[in-house]
Amino acid sequence: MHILDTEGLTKRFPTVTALDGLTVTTGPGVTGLVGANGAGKSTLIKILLGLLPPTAGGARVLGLDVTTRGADIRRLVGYMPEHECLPPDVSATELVVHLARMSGLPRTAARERAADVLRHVGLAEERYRPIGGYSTGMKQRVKLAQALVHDPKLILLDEPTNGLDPRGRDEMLALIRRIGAEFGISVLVTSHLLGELERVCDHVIVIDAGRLLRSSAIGEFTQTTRSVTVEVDEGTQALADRLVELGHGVAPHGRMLLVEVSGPDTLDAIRDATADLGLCLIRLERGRQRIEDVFREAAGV
Ligand SMILES: Nc1ncnc2c1ncn2[C@@H]1O[C@H](COP(=O)(O)OP(=O)(O)OP(=O)(O)O)[C@@H](O)[C@H]1O
Repeated sequence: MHILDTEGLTKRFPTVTALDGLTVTTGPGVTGLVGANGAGKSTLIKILLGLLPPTAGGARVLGLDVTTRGADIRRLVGYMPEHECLPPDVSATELVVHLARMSGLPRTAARERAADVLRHVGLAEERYRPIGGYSTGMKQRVKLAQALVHDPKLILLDEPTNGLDPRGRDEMLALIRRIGAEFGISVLVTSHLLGELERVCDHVIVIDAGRLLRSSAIGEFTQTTRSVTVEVDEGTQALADRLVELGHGVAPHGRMLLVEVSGPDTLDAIRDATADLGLCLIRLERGRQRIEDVFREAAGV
C-alpha cells in the first residue's frame, strides 16, 4: 500500500505557488523529502495532515483522502513541527502525557506510553524538569516523543535536525533510522541537507519550487557512475595531460581528477601513467553519484 500519494497537487498562496502539480507516491519505510528553503516541504506536510486545503489536485495518506478524512489521518499519523512550539513552563513528561490523553489514551496508559517514548528518544531524568531549560537537542527529542506517543503508523518530521550540532544531528538521524527499522513506523522526513538523507532513507523525493524533480529509491540516487576519482600527491596536471594524450576523458575535480571509464583498460592506463611519471597514487576510487549531484543536474544549477 502507498503511505502517501499525491496527484497534480497544487497550493497557491496570494503571491506564490508553493506546490505546483505535484504527483508522487511512496511506500513504507523512511522517505526523505528534500528541497531548498521555500521549496514547499512544510506546505506539503500541512496538506497531508489535512490542515491546509489544496488549491487543486489531491492527496491521500495511508489511503485516506486529505480533504475529507483529516481527523482520521491525524489519528494515524504523528507530526513533528519544524519550529519551536513547546510550552516552557511544563515538563516533557507533563506535556507528552497531556498530548497522549488528548489523542484518546486513558490516564494510566497515557503515563506508561509517555514514559516509554521519552525513554526511546533518550530523555532520562531531565524529563521531569521544565522544557524552558532544555537544550535544542532535548527540545527536538520532546517534539519527536509527542509525535510517537499515540502509536502512529506514519510520522511526518519537518526538519528534525534543524539547529543541532553534529553530534546531536547524528543521534537524531540514528533515532529516525531506528523508528523506521525497529518499530516498523513509516517516516517522512524533510531536510535541506541532502547528505543527511542519504544516511537514513530508503526512498528520496526531491522537490524544487513546488515541482517534483525526482522520486527514487536511495540506491538509484547513489548508484556508481562511469568515472573514477584519481588523486596523486603532486603532478596532477602532468597525469591529466598524459591521460588526455592517451585518449581518456579527464576533468579536474578540486585537487583530484575525474577520469571517464571507457572500458576495462582505463584503470590499467591510470596505473601505468602514474608509474611512468613517477607519481605517488593516493586514491583511485569508483565515483558515486550523490543526491546533491542529482539535485544540481535537475535544477540546472
Ligand atoms: N500561509 C502562507 N501564506 C503565504 N505564503 C506561504 C504560506 N506558507 C508558505 N508560504 C510560501 O510558500 C512557499 C513554500 O513554503 P514552505 O514553508 O512550504 O517551504 P519549505 O520547503 O518548507 O521551506 P522552509 O524549510 O524554509 O520552511 C514559500 O515561498 C513560502 O513563503
